[in-house]
Amino acid sequence: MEADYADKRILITGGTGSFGQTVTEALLERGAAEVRVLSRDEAKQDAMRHQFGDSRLRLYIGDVRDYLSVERATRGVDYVFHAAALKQVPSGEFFPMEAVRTNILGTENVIRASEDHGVKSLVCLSTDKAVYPINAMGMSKAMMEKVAQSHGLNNPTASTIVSCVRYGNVMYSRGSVIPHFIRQLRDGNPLTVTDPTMTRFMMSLADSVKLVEHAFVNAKQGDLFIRKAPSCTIGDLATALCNLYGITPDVRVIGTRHAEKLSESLATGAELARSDDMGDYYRINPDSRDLNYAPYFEEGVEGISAFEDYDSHTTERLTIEGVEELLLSIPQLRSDLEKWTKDGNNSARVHV
Ligand SMILES: O=c1ccn([C@@H]2O[C@H](COP(=O)(O)OP(=O)(O)O[C@H]3O[C@H](CO)[C@@H](O)[C@H](O)[C@H]3O)[C@@H](O)[C@H]2O)c(=O)[nH]1
Repeated sequence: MEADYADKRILITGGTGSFGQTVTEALLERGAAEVRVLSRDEAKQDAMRHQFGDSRLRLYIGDVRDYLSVERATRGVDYVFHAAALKQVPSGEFFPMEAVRTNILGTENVIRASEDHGVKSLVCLSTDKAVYPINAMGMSKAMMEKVAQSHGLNNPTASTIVSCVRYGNVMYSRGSVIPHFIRQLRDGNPLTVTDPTMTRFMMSLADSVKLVEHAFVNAKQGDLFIRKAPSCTIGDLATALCNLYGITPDVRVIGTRHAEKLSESLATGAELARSDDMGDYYRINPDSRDLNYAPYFEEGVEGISAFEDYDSHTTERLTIEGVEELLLSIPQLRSDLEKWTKDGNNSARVHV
């Protein structure tokens, strides 16, 4: 089922990124009365204003850390997509309190403002790095999820439904490995592969937008949704890109980067034990025990250990051909490849 955005006002925090722009386009197309973007960067907002040229797009300068700016942007809004975040793993290691301020306290502000202004539904964007986190960015996102879930636990009569969605790697998103490898290929530089056996869940931007929509349509208080996704090794991802661009570059194995894992988990076994299988999605229901400590000490929950983690090492693994097919489904990558072929690089493979 599709969400009904017609005549609705929607706020996207952090809306100038790849995700925000894709969602904005979809919302405007589907008749939203107003799409508000709350973000810090005037230049990116200005670029977006020119790109869309639609008076229903309203750009709010502000920061989720500042309650007043969030509060102003939330007035009269029906739905909120909360995408604003500090997402870079390395910077989080050096400035963890910055991740705390934006990802945790900022989320608290967004929830409070949404509740104060009668927002119907708020979806907070999280990441697989929040599961068994080993870096500050993932830890702050894990705390963000807890803050989101505690909203319903602490306010049984809350008017705003607060839910979360967890992503794997969004393919071709700004600053991620796919555009980075493509740049290296086009520039004739060696490909820098951290560890060819490392695995990641691969998700297209279009699927990540569907995941948020699924949450809007289906969320109950405190739910967390994941979309089932295949994974691939980084070695296979590099090979697939080389095949598509028709290049055989030097490959430099540079080793695992600061605070990264060999695989990621989209959900723990314990979470899957309290989840509903919804076809392409899992709904992870919140832990509904109340503020009564006895169950934590005296009773466990049977059956939790029967579930395995949903991990990128053990989920459906794409073949190199499968990765190529998925890459070719990304419109920007396709048009980059077409341009590359037009420029005389005839061994590139646009049509498979
Ligand atoms: O030069 C490079 C850069 C990256 N990688 C590998 O490519 C994979 C993906 O890297 P990248 O695109 O930088 O993504 P992640 O570090 O996995 O993190 C991204 O994906 C997460 C979801 O897992 C989001 O939470 C983060 O914000 C987002 O940066 C990883 O295995 C890296 O080790 C390389 O092999 N060579």
